Amino acid sequence: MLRFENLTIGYDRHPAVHHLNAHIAKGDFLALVGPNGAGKSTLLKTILGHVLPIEGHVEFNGIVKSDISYLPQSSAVDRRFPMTVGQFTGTGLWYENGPFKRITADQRERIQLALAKVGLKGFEKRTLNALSGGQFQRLLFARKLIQNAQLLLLDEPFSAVDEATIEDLMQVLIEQHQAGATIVAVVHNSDLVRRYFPQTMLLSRELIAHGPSNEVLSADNINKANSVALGAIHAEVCEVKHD
Ligand SMILES: Nc1ncnc2c1ncn2[C@@H]1O[C@H](COP(=O)(O)OP(=O)(O)OP(=O)(O)O)[C@@H](O)[C@H]1O
Repeated sequence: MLRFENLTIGYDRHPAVHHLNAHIAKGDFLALVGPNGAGKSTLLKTILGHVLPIEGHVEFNGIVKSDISYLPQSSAVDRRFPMTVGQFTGTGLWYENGPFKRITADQRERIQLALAKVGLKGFEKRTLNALSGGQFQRLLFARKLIQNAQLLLLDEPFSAVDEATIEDLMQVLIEQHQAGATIVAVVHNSDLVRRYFPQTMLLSRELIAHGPSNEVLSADNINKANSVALGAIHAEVCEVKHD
């Protein structure tokens, strides 16, 4: 589905991730793991085209950008926007409706269904600022659900939410996966990764390991990831070959 070919990514030529060669296959249920600053969010943003490679490229096989749905870190979403839960969920349909088309009865039903799936049935008329943190995260999931994307990219979807919310939202992801979606999620909790994610990609400014979660999350690999991160607080400007 996606192949990273000698991919170096970062900002102002300061690389966040060096020379990554790896692939994400259709049907993967993959945790993206690594210490703070490892380049996980940057990799998701590169897949989306928001950050351009310094070197190398991302190859797309059988999907286009509009097949991808992205859930940013929830701190990146402004909750003061004067909207109801129902309206906000409906904004997930922008790619079907464009800016002007009205929501159809069928789409309204999809919105209700998505809200019910994440445990927000009956919340349609509430405003965004009247939701708790966990309820808002459920809402962000509902907005993604109605998009029926082939590839779901989620950046720390479980930070700052309680156990019950994590369990509910994991079930939502599992259902999406069973329906054919490929899932890639940045997750910090390694117990959660071991419990739910069959595959892990461990990054620490370079690929440390990629494969079955239990093998990737070995003590050796985690120590290596942490020591690379510690040694890399002041990254050098990347040497890029020019023809
Ligand atoms: N907009 C930006 N401009 C410049 N540097 C950035 C920018 N965003 C991130 N970085 C830097 O790129 C590196 C990788 O950051 P990134 O956010 O991808 O890491 P991460 O693995 O997602 O970390 P965390 O777990 O803390 O969210 C860090 O050194 C960070 O400071």
